[in-house]
Amino acid sequence: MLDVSCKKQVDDFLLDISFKFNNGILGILGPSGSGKSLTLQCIAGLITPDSGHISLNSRTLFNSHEKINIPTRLRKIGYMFQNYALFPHLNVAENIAFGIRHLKKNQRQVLVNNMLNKMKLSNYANYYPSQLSGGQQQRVALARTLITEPEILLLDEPFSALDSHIKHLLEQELLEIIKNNFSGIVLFVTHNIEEAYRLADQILILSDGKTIQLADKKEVIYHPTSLVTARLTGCKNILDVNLIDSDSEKYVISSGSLKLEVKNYNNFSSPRLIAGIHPHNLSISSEKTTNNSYTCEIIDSMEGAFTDTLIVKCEGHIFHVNVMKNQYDKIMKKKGQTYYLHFPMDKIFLISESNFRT
Ligand SMILES: Nc1ncnc2c1ncn2[C@@H]1O[C@H](COP(=O)(O)OP(=O)(O)OP(=O)(O)O)[C@@H](O)[C@H]1O
Repeated sequence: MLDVSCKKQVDDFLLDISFKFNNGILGILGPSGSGKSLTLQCIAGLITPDSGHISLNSRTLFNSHEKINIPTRLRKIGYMFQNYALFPHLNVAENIAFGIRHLKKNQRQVLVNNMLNKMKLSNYANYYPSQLSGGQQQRVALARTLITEPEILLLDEPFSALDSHIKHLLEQELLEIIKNNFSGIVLFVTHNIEEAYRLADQILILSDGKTIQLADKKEVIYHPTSLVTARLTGCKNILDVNLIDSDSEKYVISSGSLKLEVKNYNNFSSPRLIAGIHPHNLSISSEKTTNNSYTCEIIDSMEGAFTDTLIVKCEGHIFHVNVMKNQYDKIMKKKGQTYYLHFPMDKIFLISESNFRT
């Protein structure tokens, strides 16, 4: 278990984070400058928080009250930097051996050979980093980290140095390597919700130095607790609404003439809320199907590689709706026909007034 609660002022920026994570892969998602790298640096001991505590598997790494600050090299932490930070003058085997240079030569050799094997790098032992592809460099960096037997892996934007066309393949490769060779906690920083969703078990949202939400990845996307999370997870359809009725099963919300029923997941009492729904959860057809179906006008469209987006106007509001290619073609052929926009009540999420700004 990783338990972090600390503050660090860096010039004008205040990092003020607090979260606990049990096990598995945690994706740290946040806008540029939100404190993602600083968070990893505090955990690794590369910077010292002003106050608070950090513990890993019941070992205190930092505690300002008790004046404990374990040095980085004793924290049992594996840190993989954004650009891998391999030593250019050392070959692959020497790079991997770096973290275990205190061991005897024959012991080192056994461990390095074993790691070269696991990472499918045996044929590259004598190569220098400049002679390797981005994916191979990543494996060397990971091998150099794993050989020290860390209890936690900290990966700072592991894919940012790679070409986009191989990113996807390498994500799966990295995931497999980690799952087969490492049983501790993994924290990885990303800007990209798709990447976080593919790799992580849970997602931590950071904004302006603060922890906003930590939950299962589906929960973060479909039940964001703040506007920041809704936007970071790619939700385009966000409305200010009034809560006009509620019971234990559902809410009724309105925005102008648009009145929608929403499944009651939380227990809101505030009359002003934000409602959101992801574009892929909206649908369009020529029939009214539920109380949450309203006529709409197609005002624009955007073609994508696999799905298309319709921009529709409904009761004075603009919504983005994702549709499959074949439906898009049918709808565009009969654009003038009356269409209904459907809002599934269990897919609409609500955010309370106190979290509008965060
Ligand atoms: N050594 C430093 N000295 C001064 N300010 C710093 C330092 N390191 C980080 N900062 C500031 O702290 C804030 C958070 O930085 P951090 O690198 O953690 O953000 P990030 O979320 O990782 O951003 P990005 O996604 O762009 O890498 C930024 O405003 C940054 O300018």
